[in-house]
Amino acid sequence: MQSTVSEYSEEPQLSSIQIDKDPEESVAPRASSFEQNRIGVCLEFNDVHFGVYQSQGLFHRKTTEKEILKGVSGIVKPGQLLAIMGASGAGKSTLLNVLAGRMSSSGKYFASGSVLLNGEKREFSIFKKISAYVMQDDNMFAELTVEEQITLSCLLRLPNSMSMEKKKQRVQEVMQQMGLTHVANTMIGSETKRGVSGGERKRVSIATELVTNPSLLFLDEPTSGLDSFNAQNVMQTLLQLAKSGRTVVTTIHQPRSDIFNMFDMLMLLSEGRVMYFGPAKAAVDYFASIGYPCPEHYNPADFFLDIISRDGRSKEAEQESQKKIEYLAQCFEKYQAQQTEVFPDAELDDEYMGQLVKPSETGFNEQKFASPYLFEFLLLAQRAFKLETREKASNIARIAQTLFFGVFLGLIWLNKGRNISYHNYEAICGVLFFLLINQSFISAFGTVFVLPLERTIVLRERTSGMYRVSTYYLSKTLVELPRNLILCVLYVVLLYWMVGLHATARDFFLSYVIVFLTVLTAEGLASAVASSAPNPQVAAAITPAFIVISLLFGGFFLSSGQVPNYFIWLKYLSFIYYAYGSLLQVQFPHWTFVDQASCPVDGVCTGQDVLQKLGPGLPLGGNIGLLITLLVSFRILTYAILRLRGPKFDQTL
Ligand SMILES: Nc1ncnc2c1ncn2[C@@H]1O[C@H](COP(=O)(O)OP(=O)(O)OP(=O)(O)O)[C@@H](O)[C@H]1O
Repeated sequence: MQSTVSEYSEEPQLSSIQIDKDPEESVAPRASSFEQNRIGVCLEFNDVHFGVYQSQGLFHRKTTEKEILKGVSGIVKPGQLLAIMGASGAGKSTLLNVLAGRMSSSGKYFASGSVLLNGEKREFSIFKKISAYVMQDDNMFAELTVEEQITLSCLLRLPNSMSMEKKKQRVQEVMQQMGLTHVANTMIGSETKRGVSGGERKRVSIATELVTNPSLLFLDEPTSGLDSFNAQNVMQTLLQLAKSGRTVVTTIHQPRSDIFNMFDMLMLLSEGRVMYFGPAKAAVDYFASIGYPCPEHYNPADFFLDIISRDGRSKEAEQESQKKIEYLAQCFEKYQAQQTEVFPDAELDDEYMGQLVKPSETGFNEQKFASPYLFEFLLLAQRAFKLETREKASNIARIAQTLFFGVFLGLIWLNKGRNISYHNYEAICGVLFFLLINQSFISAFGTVFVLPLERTIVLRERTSGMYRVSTYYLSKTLVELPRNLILCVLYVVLLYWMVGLHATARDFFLSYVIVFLTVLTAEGLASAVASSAPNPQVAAAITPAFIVISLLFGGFFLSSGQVPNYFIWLKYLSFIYYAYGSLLQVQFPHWTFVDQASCPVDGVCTGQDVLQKLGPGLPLGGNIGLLITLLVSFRILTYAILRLRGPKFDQTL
């Protein structure tokens, strides 16, 4: 649509606007008794300003303020679906995050205005229980089935007082509500793993949040990445959820016309300013009244986006569109001042208003987590076990790698231990060193690539208040033990037997324990690094540095005397140093060299001589003790980082 600058200077003409209610839309599906036990929530936000502090300059010394939302107001009632629309960068997701109390996801911010629930400032302990947020990305484990995913959410989040039978009923009810019963036993899948369709995956995401029967549902771009059929399907579901008395707020980019027709309320944003807020059906008339009639047979959503978007194709076009946006914002301010007259309350959907209770009067159980510790731990351990056993490709790769390196290294040092002499004892030192580092590397890298991806899912689940970080990390750590235990057995047995290391039960067992502890410590180090890194790429880039430093100061490449004084502390922080020291002390003291008789007088002729030559180290118990200390420290550090980097709700508004 072409407009001239003179049009913008005209006074807005507000014509009287009629709201046609579609009788079909007010028919709500029948709700179960659990569903009926829900409070109606009216979400009101007034004059919301929100911005972020940005660091600039080479050393980020200069800080500037960027205002993203500039005085946004609106209201959405139970039974209504509010769609927030606008061009890319208009501030839709930011507004959604502000309304959902997740402002700190934008970093350092400033905010003003108010967000009210049923007329009062929200109490976050209650707000978290009555609201749910469905993220744009479907962060779920690809290897779980639809039913398993929803069941876990149900079991973890529904109150402990509810019977198991009722919880299982709720699973079936939610699956039915979301049209997922026919794919209950299908894997969720991901972009790389075949599973349910994109639309079904989005519905699983919604179902996961829906189990607690939230009154208020926030969704960020629920149709993004879906074909038009699936997008329509998902929106239809949201409409039904709203019609059963929920308050639904969703951002949406460019809906087709039949989706647009489902919206009750519409907010159009441009550069953080409101271009329109009110009943979606009244928007076309509103824009016609200020000089922007929507052409016949045109999708109103496309039309609105055309007129409210900044056109950056040329300087002139940008100035022109800027003026237009300014004009539209002014028109809306005037319109909003008269809104109570234009949209008398009686015209709005009041069907559920009778249920409205102030959140503070709901008597909600304010307990942070629904399930007791042990129950939560067992459920998470069960899930971790399923995930581990279903990761077939990575399990096969780990076993194959272990067997390959066991045989490969065994062939390199074949029978060296059976013929140990003063000529070749150094080869045994090499074997012992490789015994430690090969499995450690494999485990550490497995963790580095998996943990950051898993952390995104865990963060979403923790934001929904599903479980404590300690139950998650403890269950994961314990479930991973048997796999490491078995892989280490394979590897140590193969190498031990092929090389011919010191063949007593005590020495074999101790060597095995040391390798196992080293693998766990390497994994602990990798998980501490991976949990603090922003993504798998950064984690993969920095973890080798930590491992390589541990190797360098591990005692094989640099003997104690060769480590410069200023780097001594690195030696004491190297877990390999303690592990390698332990292995030397297990293997060498009782070894008799084959050619001891011909050994030069001042030569290294016995196992004890080897230990003496390598320098004074800690006793075996000390080495193992410090290795365990590092192992526990890395695990505690990971737990602390996961906890610190957990979900945050902002109580500002
Ligand atoms: N933490 C931040 N630091 C700097 N700028 C930010 C930050 N968060 C958001 N912005 C900016 O604020 C504006 C609005 O962002 P927002 O993500 O809300 O837009 P959107 O309408 O949801 O866009 P899209 O549809 O592309 O997701 C954008 O220009 C974005 O770059």
